[in-house]
Amino acid sequence: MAEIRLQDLAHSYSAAPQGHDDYAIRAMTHVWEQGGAYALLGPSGCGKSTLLNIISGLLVPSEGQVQFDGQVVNELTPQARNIAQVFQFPVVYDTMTVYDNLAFPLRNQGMDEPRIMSKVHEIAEVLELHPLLKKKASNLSADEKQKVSMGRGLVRDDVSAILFDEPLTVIDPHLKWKLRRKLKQIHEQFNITMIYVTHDQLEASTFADKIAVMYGGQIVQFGTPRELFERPRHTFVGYFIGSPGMNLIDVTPCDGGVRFANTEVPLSAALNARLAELKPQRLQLGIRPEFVHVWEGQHDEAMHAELVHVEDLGTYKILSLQLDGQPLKVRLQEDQPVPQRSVYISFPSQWLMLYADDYLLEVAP
Ligand SMILES: Nc1ncnc2c1ncn2[C@@H]1O[C@H](COP(=O)(O)OP(=O)(O)OP(=O)(O)O)[C@@H](O)[C@H]1O
Repeated sequence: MAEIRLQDLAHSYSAAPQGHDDYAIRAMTHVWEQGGAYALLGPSGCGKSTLLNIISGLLVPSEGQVQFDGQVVNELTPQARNIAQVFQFPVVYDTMTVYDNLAFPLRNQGMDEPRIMSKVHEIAEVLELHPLLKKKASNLSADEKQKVSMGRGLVRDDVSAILFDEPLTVIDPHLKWKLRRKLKQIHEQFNITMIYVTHDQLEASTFADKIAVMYGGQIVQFGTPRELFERPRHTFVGYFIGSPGMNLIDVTPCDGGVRFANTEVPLSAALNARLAELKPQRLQLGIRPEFVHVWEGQHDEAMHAELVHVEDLGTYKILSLQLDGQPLKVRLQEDQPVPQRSVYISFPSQWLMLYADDYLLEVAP
């Protein structure tokens, strides 16, 4: 097991990169601690697979270092790094039995057969592969094969880390949840560093203790699922996490706060002071639909909005509002009354975020 440090790492697939846009991974320094369960979450094309392949050794980064426990491993192969990688599509030896597939990485290490047998049975037990051990891999279903792929990564106890690249893509939806739980259980049992790549926020938050959100070749936030939800440090995190995503409203500074159209939103003195130091090109207010406060009637502190649409999703409702020409989503719990045409809302200050050029303006509480 190892701590994995990415030091001033960047990668361009182009031999002569000219600028930011030529980099699949933009300059970053990031540490994955030993034994952590991590997810790397982001949309298609943001650089997740590139970063994973750099960590595993399938790709040599064009700039910076990959360090395992302080040792630079840039030039080492995945085998030499002791990294196990599980891909979207299962990698199994079709002509071998499930037992031999699981035993293969251990035989490669020269382990003796009695120990191999005990390790294979241990992992077969965890992944519920026992009934299949004597079957030829070619006779397995896609999700059984993927379980064998995972088992081959998990069977070695000397691995520095296990990297999963969207491993549940081929798995039946009803089995996905079960396998995710299984992986989490395995992590708790074996305490191996695991990095799980996905573009699905639910998959990320059920598996990982900490999630790295990637956007445009950068990790824009690294935090617990709760931190990402409650304090998105980048507008992309606000938009990408949550259902629906965060409301983002373009605003301009005004006396004591910010404004859009004829609406002024007061800000704390600390935030106003911070804002005065900056000249951002773009300023946005962010508030999650869950955190917009809906008053039962007219109220002095409230802003008036028009109700446009109500979407009933069973356990909650999504209101679509127009607030001074600005579309706004509000999420209401099942037991909250649905307002009529006129809605009175406010933005509780602890949930109101201000973003300057997409990054959260942080002030001491
Ligand atoms: N072999 C390659 N040669 C040139 N450009 C590449 C290569 N592989 C990926 N890219 C580019 O690098 C960027 C990042 O791609 P990458 O596959 O790492 O993203 P991703 O987040 O894993 O996407 P997906 O979820 O679709 O797999 C994209 O712009 C992609 O087009």
